[in-house]
Amino acid sequence: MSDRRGQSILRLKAVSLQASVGSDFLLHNISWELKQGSKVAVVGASGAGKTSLLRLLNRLASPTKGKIFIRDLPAKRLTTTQLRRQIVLAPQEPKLLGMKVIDALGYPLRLQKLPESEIRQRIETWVNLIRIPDEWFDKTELQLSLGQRQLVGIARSLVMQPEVLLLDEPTSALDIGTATHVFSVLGKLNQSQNLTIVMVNHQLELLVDFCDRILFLNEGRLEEDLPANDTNWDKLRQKILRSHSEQEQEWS
Ligand SMILES: Nc1ncnc2c1ncn2[C@@H]1O[C@H](COP(=O)(O)OP(=O)(O)OP(=O)(O)O)[C@@H](O)[C@H]1O
Repeated sequence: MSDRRGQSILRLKAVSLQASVGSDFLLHNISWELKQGSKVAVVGASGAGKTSLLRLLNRLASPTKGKIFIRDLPAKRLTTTQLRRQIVLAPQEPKLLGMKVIDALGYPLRLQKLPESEIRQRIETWVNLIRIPDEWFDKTELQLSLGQRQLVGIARSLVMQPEVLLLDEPTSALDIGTATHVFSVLGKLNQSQNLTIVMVNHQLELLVDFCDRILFLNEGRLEEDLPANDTNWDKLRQKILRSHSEQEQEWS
């Protein structure tokens, strides 16, 4: 995690995304710059395109139109493996791919062929910081609750020591105490390691003291990109509610 706080790390230029050729656009003409060391919250009603945006940033999807740059270089110049070492996604419902927790935590590092001693040391560090109990190590996905899997998913992402961490509703199934601890660890990493964070979250009350920038998506469009200090949280909540009810009317 390098020290280039404030510099552009990711940039979207007029990016649109279709799920498949001829289908509706999920994202429309998004231009946006992510600065290194920032903590960005992506908010909006269900179906607004938040997960689709994270998928684009992690190359689980490719732009139908427009371009993505990583530090001013076209993202296409990086292989998917190179990109995903720097930009890591913690999904809302992490999959352990049939592995035990302890093996799943080391899996991305074994793909990188890191020495076993380093893998063990990194796992120990992050398991302690995120507070994953030893009793979970031998469990598989089916033996864990969604909240427990979310915690493992966050630890597995941090084990990779990314420059940009994308989190898709990472604490939606966690109790408030555990969620607050996760936010505190992420905040400290942002400060000490310059970790850049992009987080989709519906729990606005958790974001108020955490994020420094807010993106508001509405029906696939980036409607606001504001410093958190300038955000009127009540108005934002109302906007999300309004876009939710507009969608409901469209669907009925
Ligand atoms: N693979 C896909 N094929 C077709 N439509 C899709 C696909 N993935 C997502 N969509 C549609 O794209 C829109 C945006 O979905 P997305 O998951 O990005 O929304 P979201 O804002 O993350 O929603 P939520 O808050 O419910 O997780 C939705 O209308 C969804 O149905």
